[in-house]
Amino acid sequence: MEQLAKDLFEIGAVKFGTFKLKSGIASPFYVDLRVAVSYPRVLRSIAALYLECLQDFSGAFDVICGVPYTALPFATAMAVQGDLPMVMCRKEVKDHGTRRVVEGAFTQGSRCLIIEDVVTSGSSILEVVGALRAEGLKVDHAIVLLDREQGGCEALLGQGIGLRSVFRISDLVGTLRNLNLLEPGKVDMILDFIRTARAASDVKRPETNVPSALPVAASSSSPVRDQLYSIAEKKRSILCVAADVQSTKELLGIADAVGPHICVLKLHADIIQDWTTDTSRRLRELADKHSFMLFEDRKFADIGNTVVAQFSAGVHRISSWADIVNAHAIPGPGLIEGLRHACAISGRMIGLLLVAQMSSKGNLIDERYTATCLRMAREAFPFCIGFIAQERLDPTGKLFVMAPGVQLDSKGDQLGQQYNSPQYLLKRKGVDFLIVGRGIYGSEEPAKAAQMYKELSWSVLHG
Ligand SMILES: O=c1ccn([C@@H]2O[C@H](COP(=O)(O)O)[C@@H](O)[C@H]2O)c(=O)[nH]1
Repeated sequence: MEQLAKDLFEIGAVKFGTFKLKSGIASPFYVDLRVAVSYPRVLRSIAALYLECLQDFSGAFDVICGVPYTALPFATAMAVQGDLPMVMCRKEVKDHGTRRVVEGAFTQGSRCLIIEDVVTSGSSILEVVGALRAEGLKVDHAIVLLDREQGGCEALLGQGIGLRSVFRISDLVGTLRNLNLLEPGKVDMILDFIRTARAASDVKRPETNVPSALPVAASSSSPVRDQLYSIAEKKRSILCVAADVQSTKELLGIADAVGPHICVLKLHADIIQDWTTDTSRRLRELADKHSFMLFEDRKFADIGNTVVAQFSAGVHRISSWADIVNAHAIPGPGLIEGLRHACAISGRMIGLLLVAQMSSKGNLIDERYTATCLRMAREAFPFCIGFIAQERLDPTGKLFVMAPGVQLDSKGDQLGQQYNSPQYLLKRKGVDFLIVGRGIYGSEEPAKAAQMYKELSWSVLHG
């Protein structure tokens, strides 16, 4: 990606200065990827990066379609490089001949993945989606080379189209700054422009009836649950560290230090003061390096339509990097449906935990509420894979429990947190995974503390 960022800059596909846009607004950057067709090496790299993104959609589409005109050669290069069937959507329909809108081989119900070069408002993609759907093709996903981050992603999401981008403009600008191709002063100005433009974009989503992107298959297994158990088994760790720190540097530092000892890293992205897309990118790199999963402890608790946006949009774009998220059951099944929908169109496998019990003193959850959570979670399996709770809830163990409120050296804090020991929670309460926060990141040597909690909890369970 770094090389392509450099190439795009060098061939003038991305320019920085002052440019008057169609809307009359002065933009500090200008993107015109048409020039890439004159550089075969760049064209090949573009196709390769699209194809990399495409791996997440394997089996989820039958044909690809480039949005005319700039993305047409990109889609063609992908089709050739990746051996993929393609269709073409006409911009203008001829008044003679076959008058076909969609050219190429497809059948009613063929699943089509859209390829676009740049997205701003998402309107060009939606035009093509409309034409394809009218011809009987199913369209749920699009991949774009560059997202200008001006509301297009959210607008598409509102129409049931999940957008995956190779670059966001802020990533591209960050990469060029790291390569010393952009001065820091200019970078700040560009990022400011992006933020303002994003805030000004009129993002509207349908109030109800978000169309289902993928069929909700009744399944007896969950890939996210399977992955978690496979990591736990391999690393002999049922430990989740709660990294409740407030800067990217501390977060990445803790993740790297405790990484070898954990199966999950839990975070609250909204307490990280300097969160950017770079934070999630680097966090994912560490998750891959040490083989652990990322759990965003967002505790969604609103109506479905709102949680779709909280999950997929905003600064944190949780659905683009988290493996596990959690939610309160209080708003009802619409919340779970919204998250499941947003997860499906993100093209990523994400598991949901319901907060069925809490560790804090005086919390309002009672047995009836917890029992309702169990029923809702069963109905939502395999998207819902378990609970945040203090004891085993599903006797079959299919829906597992991650228990917070774990520390050896303390019984609680001044604000109502209550701690139990790993022995008590694992042996007496039958929980499956332990969440330890201050007991690890607040210790002098987090890596050593993590290793100790990991070994202790594993030996409690396995003798
Ligand atoms: O009932 C709950 C639900 C979530 N938490 C979260 O777990 C960690 C615990 O941190 P400690 O430092 O070990 O107290 C924290 O992120 C909470 O938000 C919880 O404690 N109880």
